This record gives sequence, structure tokens and C-alpha cells, in this order.
Amino acid sequence: MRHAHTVEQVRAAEAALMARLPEGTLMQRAATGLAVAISNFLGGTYGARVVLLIGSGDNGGDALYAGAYLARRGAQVTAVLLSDKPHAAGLAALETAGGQAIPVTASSASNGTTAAQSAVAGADVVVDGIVGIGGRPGLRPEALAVVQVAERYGVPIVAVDTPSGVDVDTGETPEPHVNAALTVTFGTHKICHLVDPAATACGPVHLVDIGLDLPPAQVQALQAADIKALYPVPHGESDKYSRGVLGLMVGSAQYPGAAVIATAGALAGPVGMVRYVGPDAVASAVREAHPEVVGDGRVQAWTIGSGLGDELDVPRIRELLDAEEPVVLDADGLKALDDSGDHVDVLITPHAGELSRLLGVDRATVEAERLKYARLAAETFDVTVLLKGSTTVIAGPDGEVRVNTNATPWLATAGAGDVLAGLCGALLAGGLTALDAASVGAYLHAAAANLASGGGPITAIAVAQALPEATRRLLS
Ligand SMILES: NC(=O)C1=CN([C@@H]2O[C@H](COP(=O)(O)OP(=O)(O)OC[C@H]3O[C@@H](n4cnc5c(N)ncnc54)[C@H](OP(=O)(O)O)[C@@H]3O)[C@@H](O)[C@H]2O)[C@@H](O)CC1
Ligand SMILES: Nc1ncnc2c1ncn2[C@@H]1O[C@H](COP(=O)(O)OP(=O)(O)O)[C@@H](O)[C@H]1O
Ligand SMILES: [K+]
Repeated sequence: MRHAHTVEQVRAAEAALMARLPEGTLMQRAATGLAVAISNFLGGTYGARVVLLIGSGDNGGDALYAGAYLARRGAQVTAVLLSDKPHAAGLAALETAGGQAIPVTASSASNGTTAAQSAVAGADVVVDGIVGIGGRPGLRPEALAVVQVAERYGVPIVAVDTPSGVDVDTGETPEPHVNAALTVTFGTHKICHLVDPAATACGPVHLVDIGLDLPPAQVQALQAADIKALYPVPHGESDKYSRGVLGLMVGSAQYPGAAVIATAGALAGPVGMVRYVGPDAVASAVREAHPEVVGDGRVQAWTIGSGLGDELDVPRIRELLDAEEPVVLDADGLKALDDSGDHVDVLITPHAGELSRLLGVDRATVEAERLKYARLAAETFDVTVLLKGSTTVIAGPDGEVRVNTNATPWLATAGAGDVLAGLCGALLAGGLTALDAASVGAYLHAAAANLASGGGPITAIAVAQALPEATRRLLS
């Protein structure tokens, strides 16, 4: 499991640890881990041209000490000082190790550019020590100007702790920010490392252990071992009923494919049987593709809504939402959701557009502030929310948040959401809670997509077909 803590939690843990350790120990741990990661990123340090962007806080201190380490191992290190109050001891360490420092405003011998811009343009790597967890979103003009030079010249940026300019506690990026090729963070992940759009700006994230003792995390990302432990595997005494039966109320004359695809997702999950409830013509199409599917009857969970179109029967759906069996509510079915009643065993699976309609805010706002709006919908409707997109954000009605970050963008293809709705329903019918069904569903859906894609285009059906192999690999 990956845990992401808030800045407040990190600061408290840091204060508790610092009180027990000699001054500067934590920064030395952080800087050493950072220097090793930069050295690995470069594939060696001797002769490498390293430029450090240094702000006024401890984030710059980490970068300066790491620069000193690299300079001692033969790198040519230049610190660009963005503030007139850089970390004094870090700067002294860099200069003692043979590195040099220049103010961002220093002029260059060549016309029109500053010395800082020339250094950045010719660097092998730029280290972003502008701000870390003490930063506000956005970059000040001098910082933005040098970051833009790195981008223009294709110089990779390694971010110290967080890419400067992102909102650390929400993953939002309302203002210009660094786009890193690697982020090296300390003690624990922060929310910006896991939640888009900031997560994308981090690139791969390398975590350096500095010994913090942390409270429970606000956001978690389940890993393969966690998913494996949750997956409902049948045992010797299992039969098709005890494994769980899923009812599907999906598809319509308008969208018969949604029924076929959601059924494929469901059958690739842990259920013993799938029942289809819908128009005869659609039921025939479903049985033609999946002869094992049966008709109406008792179920342990429902998937409702994918491709329902004109078949949307709001009173019937509300009855099922209020009944005992847990429900995945997807796509058109979301129109039946209201904010009354107890829906804790309901999992809704909107994309940003659908969530924006449910909450009455525009789509771009939901995309920019995913965590906030997934949490708000969970609280407003008393449901578990699985917000689809580049990172999938899963929010439970009690405030618990999980994210899934392992999907390929090739998964953004028509019908992929139907596969997920069928799969999550099967996981609910298999006995998982809404939060666990969403976590396992999102993880396996992405794993199947990665397997089917191999770096190229995929169809929704190909994702469903790859689910059994993705599951086998997980469980083996
Ligand atoms: N906590 C831990 O466990 C450990 C923490 N460690 C490290 O310390 C880092 C946190 O250091 P920190 O607290 O000194 O804050 P930091 O991020 O350097 O910013 C400071 C100043 O920047 C400024 N500023 C603000 N916004 C800005 C902007 N948009 N653009 C430009 N400037 C901006 C503002 O000052 P101002 O210029 O406004 O006076 C603010 O006060 C942490 O990320 C990690 O790297 C590790 O060494 C060890 C373990
Ligand atoms: N950029 C992206 N990277 C990874 N996964 C994505 C991205 N965009 C969308 N997805 C995933 O692709 C699927 C698309 O589902 P959805 O939008 O419901 O499509 P449809 O309604 O056509 O089935 C979701 O699982 C979503 O999380
Ligand atoms: K930074």
C-alpha cells in the first residue's frame, strides 16, 4: 500500500522526530537520498552538468546539500539562487565542495540571456529546489522563466519532494508548475504524488525513507499484494450461488453493445452466475455473445445503468437502490440517484462529465479538483464514488480515499467504462464492500488494459478478455 499524508501530518511527524535527533539529521538523510537518486537518474556523476534552482526554504537546503554530494563526486554543480535568503549552511556546503552559486538576475557574457538561463540551457539535469511542502501553488516570474528555459531545451527536471507550483495537499495545478522527469520525496508520499493533475507533473516518484513515524494516511493507493489479499477466490466448498450472482440492468435498443460489454466484464470477475434483465432483443445479443447468461431471479448485487438510454426506469432503479443488495450505478443510471436515503452499499462510477452533472459544477472544474468533488459526491449522496479518468479516485461516504494510478491512457476508449461497471458488480456480488470492490475493480481493469495494450490501441472487449489473465497473474 502506498500512503499519502497531508503537509500538516508530515510537519508534525518531522517535529516529533527532530526533537530526538541532532540538528540537521533529517535534511542530511533527505539530501543523501536525493543525491543518490539524481546520480542514478544521470547514470553517473563525473563531469555531469547539474543546475540547482534554489528557493528560500528547506527544499532548497535539500537541493544544496545534494549538490555538494554530487560536486564531491565530480559533477559540475551550479546553484541558481531565486531568493536572497537561500539555506545558508547548504550553500556553504556546496561552495566548499567546489560548486558555484549565481543569483538568478546575474547577467551573462552573451547578449540577451542571463547567466542562469545559459547554465540551465546547457545542463544535463535541473534540480527543482524552488519550493516543497511549504510552497503555495504557482511559480514566481523569475522561477517560471528558468523552468521554461529547461523545457525549451529539453533538460530533464528532478523535483525535490514535490514539483514546485503544484498544490501539495489536493493534487490541483491551478497555476504554472514544474513538470518533472522524476520526483524524489521524503518520509511518505504526499497527495500531489498520487492524484492528478499533479501526479502527472511528478513523473515517477522515488520515496526516500527518513524514519518518520506517521499517523494513518488520508489517501491510499493499493498495490498488487493488497489487491490480491482482497480478491474473493473460490474454495473447495464453493458453488455458483455461494460465489455470488450478479444482476445486470444495462444496455438498450439504442446501446445493445453496452450490455454485451458489461456482461463480458462481469463474467471475467469472481461471480458464479450472471443474470441479464432487459429488452428481449438485447438479451438475445447478450446470450449470443455469452451463452452462460441467465434471466431474472435472485441476485447478490446489481450493476445498473451502462447504456440504459431510453430504458431508464427511475422508480425501479430507486427501488433497487433502497433494497438490501449492493448496487453499482453507472452512466445513464446515475440520473436516478437522489440525495435521500441510505446508500452506503451503492457504488457510483461516473466520469468527470457525469459527476459534474450530478453536482451541478462544470466538467473542467471536476477534472481540476478530482479529490474535492469525489469526496463531495460521496458525502452528498452517501455512496462510494469511483471517479474515472487518468487517476481513478475512489471516495467512501466516511471520508476514506483511495486512488488507482496504474492505467494506460489507451484505456480511454468507448465501452471501457461498461467493462469496469460489470467487473465492480461481480466483485460486490462476490462479497466485497463498495470501497474494496471499487479498488480491486479499478486495479484489475487497468492491469488488463496494460496487458491488452502493450503500448498500442485496445478495444473495450479486448480489456474484458484480458481480465482473466490479469487476475491469474495477480493471484499466482
Ligand atoms: N518535513 C519534513 O519531514 C522534511 C522536510 N524537508 C524539506 O523541507 C521542505 C519544506 O521546507 P520549508 O518548510 O522551508 O518550505 P519550502 O517548501 O522550502 O518553501 C519555503 C518558502 O518558499 C516560499 N514560497 C512559497 N510559495 C512559493 C512559490 N510558489 N514560489 C516561490 N517561493 C515560494 C515562501 O517563502 P517567501 O519567499 O514567501 O518568504 C516559503 O516560506 C520539504 O519539502 C523538504 O524538501 C527535508 O529536508 C527533511 C524532512
Ligand atoms: N487518460 C487516461 N488514463 C488512464 N485511464 C483513463 C484515462 N482516461 C480514461 N481512462 C479510463 O478509461 C475508462 C473510460 O470509461 P468511460 O469514460 O466510462 O467510457 P465509456 O462510457 O465509453 O465506457 C475508465 O475506466 C477511465 O478511468
Ligand atoms: K521542489
